[in-house]
This record gives sequence, structure tokens and C-alpha cells, in this order.
Amino acid sequence: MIAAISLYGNFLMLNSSLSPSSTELVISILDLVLKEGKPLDRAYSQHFSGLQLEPSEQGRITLVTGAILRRLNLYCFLSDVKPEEMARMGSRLLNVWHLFHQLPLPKMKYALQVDEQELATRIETAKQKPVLWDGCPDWLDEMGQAQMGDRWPAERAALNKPAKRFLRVNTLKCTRDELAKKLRNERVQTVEVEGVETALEVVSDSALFRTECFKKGWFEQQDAGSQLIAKALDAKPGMRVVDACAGAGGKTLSISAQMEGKGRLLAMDVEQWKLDNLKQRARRAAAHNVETRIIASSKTIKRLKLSADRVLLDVPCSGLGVLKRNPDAKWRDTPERLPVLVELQKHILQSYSRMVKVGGILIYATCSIMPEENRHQVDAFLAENKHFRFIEDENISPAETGFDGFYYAKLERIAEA
Ligand SMILES: C[S@@+](CC[C@H](N)C(=O)[O-])C[C@H]1O[C@@H](n2cnc3c(N)ncnc32)[C@H](O)[C@@H]1O
Repeated sequence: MIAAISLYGNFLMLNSSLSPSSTELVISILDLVLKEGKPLDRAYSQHFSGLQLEPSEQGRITLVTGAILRRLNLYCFLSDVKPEEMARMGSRLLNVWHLFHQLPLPKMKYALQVDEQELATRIETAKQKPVLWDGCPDWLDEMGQAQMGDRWPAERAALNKPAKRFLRVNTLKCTRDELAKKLRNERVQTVEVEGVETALEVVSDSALFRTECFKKGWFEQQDAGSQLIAKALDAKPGMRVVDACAGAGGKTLSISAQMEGKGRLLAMDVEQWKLDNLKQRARRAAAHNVETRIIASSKTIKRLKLSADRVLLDVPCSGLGVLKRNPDAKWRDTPERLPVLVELQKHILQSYSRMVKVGGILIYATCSIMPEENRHQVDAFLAENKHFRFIEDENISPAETGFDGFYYAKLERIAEA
């Protein structure tokens, strides 16, 4: 059945019903995430590996799964299904989701039916409850209200929108104009992003990773807000730069391009598999000045004392700024993990800041919008470390920018101690 209904603006369309097997996959992925606490990206790879799905079908599955998770409590309420009942009752929730979005019902072998009158009544009830309507769990709403006050309702609403697709042009290989033109030839439509000169927003429903441009390393998929963090570091060719929580290198590659591939860029992490992934990406991007190093103990950091012109600390965080992209974090043990993360952030900031040389710049960054992980951490650090001076900070707000939510603070070391 062809519906050709644009669900979310012009970049992702659900233009046909899911096939029975795709519907089963959505239910099974939801079950894995909600019952076993599996992170969404790993649940996708577990389900997709070895399946040989068309990229478009895979795209539809992730679109529907992501959309359900962004407002899970709403769809659970509307369908009267509990998150942990997904394997048994998921077909009803999926039918409700389609009816709610005025889409034709998917074909399923065994589907629990929906009473449309009852659904209409429930929709009216839900409209009166903004927290439920925005797909926000109660713990998150309480935290947002307590930490962000009047700014919270707009952020809460912004965080249930689908994430836009952004690219970062790899300026080691081409300009933004050249990339946009090449992508157009490969039927990928993009528009420039105001205020982020390395970013393009993808506005067509196209598979990106099969393009020649991607294979040649002309771009990386990276949120525009994340690109702003790397830009704030202001790394110059020839500098000594440390990206101390580099992960798979999203920001490392951005920094390497800023440095025009010249100088020394040390990417570190506590997970070797992430650094291995980073090395591969760096090769494709021709980011030849990147060196990776595992953080085996505190000695790895001590050896680099007072050595770096720039240090980026993109610390582990709750991810509460990137819920559009990772909506599963709302339904996992995030509130229980938060105090542990806050302690780890404090430790990393205190200990890794030793690597910055006098006159050097430190960027502390998170993909959270909660002040507890952001400005509060920076204020506490500055109170105890008078040899650092505050330069500026920025909250990158999903509500104001349409990007993911990030925070960064820029500090300068003004004395050895
Ligand atoms: C927010 S992610 C980094 C994302 C990455 N910078 C990017 O742009 O793609 C935080 C990273 O910190 C790493 N990490 C966790 N504990 C750490 C520690 N004690 N020291 C350094 N890195 C740590 C995690 O493995 C994770 O890769």
C-alpha cells in the first residue's frame, strides 16, 4: 500500500507501509531496548547484520523505531501497552502509531486490533498533559524543571523532534561548495547551515554512505552543534593538541581539518576499539596528523603535563542533549547513572587539565543540556583552580538551533599552578 505521506518535513518520508518482516523487526528492536536495556545503535546492528536489507527499508525501520522511542510513553498510553510488553503487545502499539500519524496500517501476520473510538478519547486526554504529549518521562521533566526552569518546556518539546541530518565537509579534501555540487550529482540535496561554515544539512531522503563522496572521505556525518565544539577549540596548524575523550573521533577529524593536517593531534580514550575505529576514519579522511593513544592509567596523562596548546575534554555524559538521536536514553537507567557520570566528569576535568600548557586553551564539553554537568562543573573547577581563567561558555540549545544540544566552556591556563 503506497501512502506517500511526508511524516517529518522533507528529509525523511515514510512512503509505503512497512512489510510484515520489517514490522516484526521494529517490535523486536523495541523489545531488546526496553526489556534488556540494549543501546539502540547496538540493537540496530544486532538486527541488521547479515540481513541484506535495502538501505531504504532499513531507513524506514529506524525512522519508525526512533519515532516511537521519542514519545514512547505517549504511544504506550494511547495503546494501553506497557514498555516491557512489547514482544506480546507491540503490534497494537504499532497500529496506534500508524493511526495517530494517519498512515495506513502495516500488514502484520498477527496484529492486535485497536478500538478507534477509545483511541480518540485517549488522544484528547493526552493533549491535556504536555509532559506526556512531549514524550518526556517524569524523572526527566522534574530534572529539567529544577535545573533549567522557564527554559525547560521549549527544550522538552524540541527534544522529541526527529534529528536533522548534518554533514561536515572535510576541508582537507574539498570546499563546502564543491561537496554540495558533487552530492547534487549523486542526487543528494543539501543546504548550507547558517553560522556553521563547515556544515551542510541533507534535505533529501538519500542514502549517504554509498555515495562516492563518502567513499572518498569528502564528508563525515556530524551534527552541526558538534561541529561548533571543535571550532571553539580554535586549533591552528603546527600546534600540539590533545583530544582526551576522543571516542571514535567525530571531533578529532574536525580538529585535524582545522589544523590543515599539520602539527600533532593526539586522540586518547579508555576504549581501544573506539580508537581503532578512529584510525580507520582518519585514514579515509586523510587526517594524517592524528596519533591515537589508549589511556591505560593516570601515568598516561601525567607524562603529558603542561605540554598542550589545546586540550579538548569531550567528557562522558548523560546524553540528555542528544535525545532526538538517541531517544532510548530516556527509557534506560540514565537518572541512576547520572551521579556516577558527574563524579567522572569532575575527575577528568581536574586531572586531564594538567596537560594544558601556560597560555594554552582547555575546552570542557558535553552533549548534555543540564547545568549540573555543564556550568556547575566548570564553576566548581574554577573555584579550586585559580591558575585557570574563564573565557566564555555556550549552551547550544536544541530549541533555539534545531541542532542537538551541547555545552562547552573555554578556559585558559594562566599559570603553572
Ligand atoms: C562523549 S564521548 C566522546 C565523543 C567523541 N569526542 C566524538 O566527538 O565522537 C566520551 C568518550 O569518553 C570516553 N571515556 C570514558 N571514560 C574516560 C576516561 N576516564 N578518560 C578518557 N576518556 C574516557 C568514552 O569511551 C567516550 O568515548
